[in-house]
Amino acid sequence: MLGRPKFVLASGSPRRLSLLNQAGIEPDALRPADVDETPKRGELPRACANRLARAKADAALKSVQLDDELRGAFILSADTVVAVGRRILPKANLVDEAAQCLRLLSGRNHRVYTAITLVTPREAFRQRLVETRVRFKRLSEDDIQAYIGSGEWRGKAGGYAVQGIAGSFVVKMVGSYSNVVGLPLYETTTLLGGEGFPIRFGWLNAAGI
Ligand SMILES: Cc1cn([C@H]2C[C@H](O)[C@@H](COP(=O)(O)OP(=O)(O)OP(=O)(O)O)O2)c(=O)[nH]c1=O
Repeated sequence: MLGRPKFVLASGSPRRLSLLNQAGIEPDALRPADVDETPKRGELPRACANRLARAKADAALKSVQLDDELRGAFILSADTVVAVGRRILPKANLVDEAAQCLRLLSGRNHRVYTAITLVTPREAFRQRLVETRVRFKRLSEDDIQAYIGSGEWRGKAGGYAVQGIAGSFVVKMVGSYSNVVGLPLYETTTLLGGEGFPIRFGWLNAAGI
């Protein structure tokens, strides 16, 4: 890809990388940011996602500025937050956290917000916040325990991963699916394209889909 500007994904999430690849973008480097993701007291879901995506981009920019190979790269970060009303659900790392999330989500609507931050080669910051509404079926205690056993909830916002078993919990989804998995592809490619990053789909379908 001669002449293409450099691209850095400020994320350690394999889902984000694979979504990006799905849109035809292969990052030149990964710069996961180690930021404290605890919501502030009383912080609303949108504000939290925006703040954390921005913090991840800030951290990645600092590392890119020190790297001769990557200076002037496009940098993309994202943060996904699952919320019921104003309440932000944790990124589940413990069984109890995940079970509590699933009990809360059972038979109800919730919202998934992903904020993306793009740093342009001129170091301008661009941000988008995308919202998807999701309704889960009623989950029995057996459903919840079986799901906990799968381990798929580990490290996921809201204690579930829609791209796996939990896909069958979804009664209704309004908005972007890729947004729920962690990177809204329409908004990401539109933002990048608008800032002059070449989005090309020509080489896709190498996987024979
Ligand atoms: C709701 C939901 C979240 N997730 C994931 C996406 C994110 O990886 C994670 C939310 O945590 P994030 O803090 O957004 O991302 P991360 O810490 O995994 O990665 P990084 O900060 O390095 O970019 O939850 C799914 O994979 N599927 C889902 O259905």
